Amino acid sequence: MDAREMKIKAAAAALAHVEDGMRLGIGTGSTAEEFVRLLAERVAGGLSVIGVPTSERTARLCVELGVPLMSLDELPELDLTIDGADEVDGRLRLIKGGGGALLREKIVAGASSRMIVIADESKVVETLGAFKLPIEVNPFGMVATRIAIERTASRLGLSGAIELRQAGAGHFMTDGGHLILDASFGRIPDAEALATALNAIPGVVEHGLFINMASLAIIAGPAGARTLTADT
Ligand SMILES: O=C[C@H](O)[C@H](O)[C@H](O)COP(=O)(O)O
Repeated sequence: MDAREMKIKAAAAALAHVEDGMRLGIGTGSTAEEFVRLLAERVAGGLSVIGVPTSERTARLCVELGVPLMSLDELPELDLTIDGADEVDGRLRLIKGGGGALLREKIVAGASSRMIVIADESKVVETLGAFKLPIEVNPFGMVATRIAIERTASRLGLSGAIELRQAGAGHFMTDGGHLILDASFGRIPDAEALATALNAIPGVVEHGLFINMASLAIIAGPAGARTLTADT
C-alpha cells in the first residue's frame, strides 16, 4: 500500500464518523484532501453537511467538488473537525502547519466539539519535534520576534535553526497574510511548556503545537487503520 492509499484509508475511516446534518470543520493538506474527495462523493449521494474550510486551498477543492461551505462566522459552532497532521504522539499532541494553515486549523478545531486526526503511520512519533515546528508570525518586526523565540526556546533547553519559510522566489505567506518560521528544535520534551511560552511572545500569531485538541486519531498503515485516543 503506498502513502496515498494509506491516506485514503484513514480518510475513509473518518468518514464513518460523519453524520447527516453535521457542521464540519474541514482540514488542509494532502490527507484532508482525500477526505474532501470521499466526502464529496457522499454529498453527491445525498448526505447533507455544511463544511467550514481551514484554508483557501481546501475551500477551492470543496467548491470544485460540490461540498457546501459556510464561513466560521456564519457557522461558529461545529460538531466535528477532520484534519491531517505532521506529527502525532501517543497523547494525541500534534505538530501541524506543514502546509501553512495552522492558524485557521486551530481556530476551526477550537470551535468544534470534536477533532479527529487522519494520518498515515509515518506521522506517529514517540516525542514531537523531528518535524520542524511551524510558528506563524506577524511580518512586522519578524526579526525581533525570531530572536524572542530563540531566547524563549533556550530558556526551555531548546535550540536549533529558525528559518523563514520560502515559497518560489519570495516568502511563504499564510492565508491570513502572516509569515511562517520553521523551528528545528529537535525533540520537544515538554510541548505544553513550549506552547505556553510561544503564546506569550508578542509577534507570534500562533504555533503548530496542538495540545488537548484531538480526541481521536485514525492512523493508517499497510495492514489497515487503527485508532489512537488520548489515553491509549
Ligand atoms: O498546514 C497544514 C496542515 O497542518 C496539514 O494538515 C499538515 O501539514 C499535514 O498535511 P499532509 O496531510 O499533507 O501531510
